Amino acid sequence: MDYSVINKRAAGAAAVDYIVSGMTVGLGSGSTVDYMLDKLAEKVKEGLKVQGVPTSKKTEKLAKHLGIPIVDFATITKVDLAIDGADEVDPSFHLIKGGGGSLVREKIVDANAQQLIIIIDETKKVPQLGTYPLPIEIVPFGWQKTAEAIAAFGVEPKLRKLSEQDVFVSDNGNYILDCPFKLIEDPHSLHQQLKQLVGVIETGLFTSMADIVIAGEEGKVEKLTKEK
Ligand SMILES: O=C[C@H](O)[C@H](O)[C@H](O)COP(=O)(O)O
Repeated sequence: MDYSVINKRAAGAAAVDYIVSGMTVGLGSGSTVDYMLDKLAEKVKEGLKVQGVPTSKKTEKLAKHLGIPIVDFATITKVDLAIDGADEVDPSFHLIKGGGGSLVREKIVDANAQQLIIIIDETKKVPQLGTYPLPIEIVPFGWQKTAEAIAAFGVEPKLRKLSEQDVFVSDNGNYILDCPFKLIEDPHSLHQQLKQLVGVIETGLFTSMADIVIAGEEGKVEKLTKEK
């Protein structure tokens, strides 16, 4: 088994230790979260009482399959804790997310959680965001014009596709542009500027949201807490 799998699994399992009975838990998306769900399902079978708020159709399907109780986000008053993955994490805990295309629902659930734990393997830790192409969810209508507006930021947006013919469509029925900025000096300001553009729904920049980062490294975990 390769180390990234071992590290993702270790980080996922460590995050489950933060869940106590009675919690409503935001369930992020991606492969690292899938390992967390495996561990959470074990705990549920042992008697842990939780309800999960999934951030993607894929996570919802897997959680149900594993026997983790799911609740409709519209019916709850608070999310105690959200556990989610990331594509890049900088030293200030700013994130790039959306590699799997689930950024909008993730941001809605994560932003409404009282605490956000990010689980990663150590390769996701970077000194500065931007090596990973920033996913931006956009309205399909006139997507070329939205891509042109984003290109004015000095980046070449690429429409995410499943194949030569098939465009990737998010759970919300939208398109995603992957934008290789290379180096993002000020993630919060870039996010604000991109959000001003007509056609942009949400960016994969999650700034000042994560409280704890759990990074799997050589099968062990490093737990980092944000300095307040
Ligand atoms: O849209 C996908 C999410 O933002 C994921 O949390 C992110 O891409 C990390 O995924 P993984 O754990 O598979 O690397």
